[in-house]
Amino acid sequence: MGTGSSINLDAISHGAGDDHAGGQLYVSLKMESYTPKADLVPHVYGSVPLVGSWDPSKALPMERESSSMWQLSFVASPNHDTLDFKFLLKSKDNNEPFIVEEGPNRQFMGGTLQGVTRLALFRLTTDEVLEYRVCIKADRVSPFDLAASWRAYQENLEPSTVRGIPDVSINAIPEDGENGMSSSLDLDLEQYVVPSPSTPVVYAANLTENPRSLKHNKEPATIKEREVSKSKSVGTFSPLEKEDGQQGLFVDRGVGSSRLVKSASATHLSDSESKNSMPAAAGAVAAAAVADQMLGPKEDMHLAIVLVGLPARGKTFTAAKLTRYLRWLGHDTKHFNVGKYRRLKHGATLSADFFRGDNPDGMEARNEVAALAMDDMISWMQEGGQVGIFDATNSTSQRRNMLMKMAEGKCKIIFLETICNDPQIIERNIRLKIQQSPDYAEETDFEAGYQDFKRRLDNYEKMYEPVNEGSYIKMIDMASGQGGQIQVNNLGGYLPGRIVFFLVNTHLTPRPILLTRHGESRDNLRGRIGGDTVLSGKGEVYAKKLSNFVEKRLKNERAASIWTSTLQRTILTANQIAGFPKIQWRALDEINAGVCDGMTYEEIKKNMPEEYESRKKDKLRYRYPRGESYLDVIQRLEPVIIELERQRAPVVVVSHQAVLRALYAYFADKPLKEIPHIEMPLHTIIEIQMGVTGVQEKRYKLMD
Ligand SMILES: Nc1ncnc2c1ncn2[C@@H]1O[C@H](COP(=O)(O)OP(=O)(O)OP(=O)(O)O)[C@@H](O)[C@H]1O
Ligand SMILES: O=P(O)(O)OC[C@H]1O[C@](O)(CO)[C@@H](O)[C@@H]1O
Repeated sequence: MGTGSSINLDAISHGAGDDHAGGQLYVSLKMESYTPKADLVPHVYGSVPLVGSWDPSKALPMERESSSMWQLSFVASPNHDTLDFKFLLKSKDNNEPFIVEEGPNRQFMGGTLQGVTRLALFRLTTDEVLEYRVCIKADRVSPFDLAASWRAYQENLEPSTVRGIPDVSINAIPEDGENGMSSSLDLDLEQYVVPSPSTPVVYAANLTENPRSLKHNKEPATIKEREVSKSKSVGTFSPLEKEDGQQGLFVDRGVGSSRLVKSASATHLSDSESKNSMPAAAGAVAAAAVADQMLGPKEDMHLAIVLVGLPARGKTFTAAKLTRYLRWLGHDTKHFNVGKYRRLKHGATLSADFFRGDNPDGMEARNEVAALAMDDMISWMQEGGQVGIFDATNSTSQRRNMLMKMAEGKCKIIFLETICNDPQIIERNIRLKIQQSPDYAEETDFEAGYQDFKRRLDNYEKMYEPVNEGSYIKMIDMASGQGGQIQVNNLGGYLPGRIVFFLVNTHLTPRPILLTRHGESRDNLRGRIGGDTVLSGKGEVYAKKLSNFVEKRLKNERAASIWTSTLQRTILTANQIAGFPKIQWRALDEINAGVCDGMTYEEIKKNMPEEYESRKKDKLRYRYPRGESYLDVIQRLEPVIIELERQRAPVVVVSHQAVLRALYAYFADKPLKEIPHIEMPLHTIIEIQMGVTGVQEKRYKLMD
C-alpha cells in the first residue's frame, strides 16, 4: 500500500484547543472544481469498513458543499489508526462504472497525511484525464466546539462554516475490519439508529410563555372553575374554597384518588376536578409544601427566580434547565423570557442602539415589556402558579427595584445572577447566539450579526450593576469546566435550597447518557409485572449486543460508569459490559406494584377491578396498595437526576420501564401527566446528549 515520507500538511492547523489539550481531531477531505461527468459523484474508499474496505461498491459518497466543492469529514481521536484511502468517481445509486484516481494510496496516520496532497487524477479515456484539487485539513478543537458545531450543523443542515463555526459533520470510522485495524469511532452503530420521537430542538427562549395580551385571557367563568384552576397550584396543598367559602385542605400524596386531610369542611373533589388538577408532587416536596404553607408568609407560596446577567451568560439556558427540573418535581413552574416579549412587541431585528443606556425610547420600551412580563407572571401566580422564572438581563438596580416593588406581597423574589469571566466561553456563547437567537435569524452575514451583538454587549456592560440587593444566588464561572463557585445571600426555605443544590451540580461539559431497559425477562414473557426474574434467551442476546454497543460507543472515553437497579434482570443485562465500574442503585428499581407484584394486568383487572380502574383513571398518581405511584418513583429518582447532572463522564443506565419513563421525561421535558404513557421499548438505547446548547437525543434499536 501507499508509502511516502511523513510530513505535516500546511493545511493542518490546530484550532481552538491547545496542542497539549485533549479533544477530537476533525478531518475534512475536500475536492473542488469538479465538473460533473454524467452522474459520477466523488467518493472515498479505503482500508477500513467505513470506507468500504477497498470495495468500491461500499465507497462513501462525498457531500456537495457548494457548486464546485465536495466534502467528507469525520471525527477521529488524535491517536487514531492508519487510514489508507483513495478518491473514486461513481454514481451514487449503482456501482458501474467507477473510476479510481491515479497514483498510490493516500495515507492518513496520527492526524497527518502521509506524503503530499496531490491532485486527484481520473483517467476517463486514454487521452482524457480529469484533474481535481484536493484539500485535506485536520483541526483539533474542544468537545465544546464539537457539540456546538454538531448542533449548528444539525439545526442548519448546512455546513456551519456559513455562520462562523468550523464545518463539522460526524462520519465516524467503523470498528475493527477484517484487517484487524481498529478505528476511533464506529459508524456501524449508525445502522441501529431509529427515529427519535422528540420534537426538534428549539431555541430555549421560544419555548417560554407568550404575553397574555397576545392570547385569549380566559378567566374561569365560575368560582368552581377558579377553585379547580387553583387546585393546579404547585406542590401538594392548595386551599380550596367551597361555594360556602369554607376552606378544605386537599392533600395529594400520589394516591389513586385524591384524599382529603380530615378537616371540618373537608369535601371530596369530583372526579373531573381531581383528574384536571395539576398532579402534585409527593414525598419530601409534599412535606415541605405543608410546612411552607402553614408557616410561611403568603408571598412565600409563590417564588420568582429573577435572572440577572449580561447577554450571552447563559441566563436563558439556566432558566430553561431550572424550569425543566422544577416541573419534573411536580412544581407548577413557568419560564417568562422578556426577550421574547420584546421581539413580539418591537420586532426581532432591533440593532444594538436599541439597547444603549442613553437611548430613552429603548430604555422605556425595555422597561415596559419587562413590566408586562412581570404582570403576566404575577397574574399567573394569583391563579395558582408557584414558581415563575423571570428571564431577562435585569442588569440595573433600577430595574430590579421596579420588579421587587411589583412583587411586594405577591411573591418572593430570588435573583439568580450568571457571571462568566472566561473570554473563550463568552466568545463561544456569542457565536452560538448568532447561530440560534431569533434576533439574528434573518441576518445572513455572520460577521455583521457578530459585530452587532458585540455592540449590544458593550452597551449593557456600560450600565451593568451586579446584584447586591435582596435574596440572591450568584453563579460564577460555572461553565468553565473547572467548577466555578456559587454565592448565596439571604436565602431560606425548602425550594430555594433545592434550587441551589441543583445549580451547584449542573455544568456544561458535553457527555452522553445512555438509557436502556434490561433485556427481556422471564416475567416479560409471561406478562407478569414486577418480580425479580432472570433474562429470557432473547434478553441474554440483548445483553451481549449491549456490551458490544457500549464498547464501541464509549471506545474513546477515558471514564464512564454503568448504573443498574438491584434487580437481577438489569444486573444480568449489564454483566457483559467490560472496562467500566458498575453501580447498583436501589432508586433505579422498578415501580413497586405492592400487592399486585407478580400479577398480570388481566389478573388485576379480574381480581381487583377497583384498583385496575383507579390506575387507569390516573396512572400518574395512582399508588398500588402497599406499593408506589409514578409520583413516588419520581421523588426517589431525584438524587439520580442530580447525580446524572453532576457527572462529567458518560453514564449507561440499565433500568426498567416505569423508571426510564420518569428519567427520560426529565431530559425530554415531558409533562408529568405523559410520563406513565411514554413508549419505552425493550432492546433500545436512548442516547441523551447533554451539551452546550441543551439536550438532544439519539436512539439505537439493537434488536426486536
Ligand atoms: N453559567 C453559564 N456561564 C456561561 N455560559 C453559559 C452558562 N450556562 C450556559 N451557558 C452557555 O451560554 C450560551 C448562551 O446562553 P443563553 O442564550 O442562555 O444566554 P443569555 O444570557 O440568555 O443571553 P441573552 O441575554 O442574550 O438572551 C448557552 O448556549 C450555553 O452554552
Ligand atoms: O406503569 P406500567 O405501564 O404498568 O409499567 C410498569 C411495569 O412495567 C414493567 O417493568 C414491565 O411490565 C413492570 O415490572 C412494571 O410494573
